[in-house]
Amino acid sequence: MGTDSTDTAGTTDPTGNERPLEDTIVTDLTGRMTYGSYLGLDELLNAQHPVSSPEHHDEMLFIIQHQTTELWLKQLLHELSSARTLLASDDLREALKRVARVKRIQDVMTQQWSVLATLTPTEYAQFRGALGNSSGFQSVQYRAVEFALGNKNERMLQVFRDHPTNLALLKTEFERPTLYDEFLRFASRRGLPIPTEILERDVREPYRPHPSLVPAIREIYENPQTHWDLYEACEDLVDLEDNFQFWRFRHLKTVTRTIGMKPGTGGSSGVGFLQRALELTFFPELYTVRTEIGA
Ligand code: HEM
Ligand SMILES: N[C@@H](CC(=O)c1ccccc1NC=O)C(=O)O
Repeated sequence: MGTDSTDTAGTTDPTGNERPLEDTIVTDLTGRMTYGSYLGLDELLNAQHPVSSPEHHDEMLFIIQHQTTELWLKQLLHELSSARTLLASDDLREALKRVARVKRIQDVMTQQWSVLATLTPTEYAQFRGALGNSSGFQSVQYRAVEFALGNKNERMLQVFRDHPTNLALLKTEFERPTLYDEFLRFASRRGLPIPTEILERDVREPYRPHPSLVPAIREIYENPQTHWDLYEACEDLVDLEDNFQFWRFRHLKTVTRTIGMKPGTGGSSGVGFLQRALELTFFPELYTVRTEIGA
């Protein structure tokens, strides 16, 4: 407070280390759109419901970390969806703008693990029991992102059979061509020799490596000046996959330091199950080509 606490217009008190409010600032917001109403903050900030009893101090962090991740996953899906639509209408430049944003969001998501890493095994064990069988394995948005990138698996749909909205979202993503499918279709329209078996593949299948695609990718990497935008696009996809693996790796490391080799609440073996995801690749030929370049 300044020396004159009645000075609400803030015209005096230069020494009080208090910022005067300007007269023009809108304070009567009756009937107007506000910060909170626009952002839906009443819902958002009342969506944290710790289940431990008595409430464990660290459960709030656990919830917020997941919720912020889910918000970013929502944005990732938004960008990945648009990137594919743009590719389908031959707008590579704009599609790559979407991918650039995806990469930045992934950076934030990966960095964020450092916050949860402050949760010790002792603290987590004090409320883990209250989580029952809930698990990140049941994240519909995470699964949708995996599908959008090519890691399709019909069995994952089962987890959502009791939730029609989530099931519908994931089914739509399951049926949709992946980012790589759209990129390869675009490259084919641009004259690259993309094999028909890939262009006509069943997009509900996980993307499997096709040795017959490598020559087309090799053409891009050996003649970057001729195919500059495709060359950039390939490197962006590799960045995206790298980033995805960094997120998975930090999840794995956080899990390891928090629950060691315990099985997961979702019923998996835990660390071993997560480790196996690190062997997967979304864009196999973009990696195969590296062995061949210059050879
Ligand atoms: C102390 C913190 C955490 C632990 C101990 C943990 C543990 C696990 C374990 C053991 C699994 C395997 C499935 C199971 O049996 O439950 C799993 C899966 C998963 N978790 Fe976490 N997790 C943690 C934090 C998070 C956070 C913050 C997220 C962000 C949303 C997350 C997202 C996921 C996802 C998406 C999967 C499925 C991964 C896949 O299918 O490859 N987890 N987690
Ligand atoms: N699967 C974790 C539990 C867990 O981390 C979790 C529980 C509920 C909601 C999200 C979670 N996050 C990631 O799996 C565990 O086994 O401890």
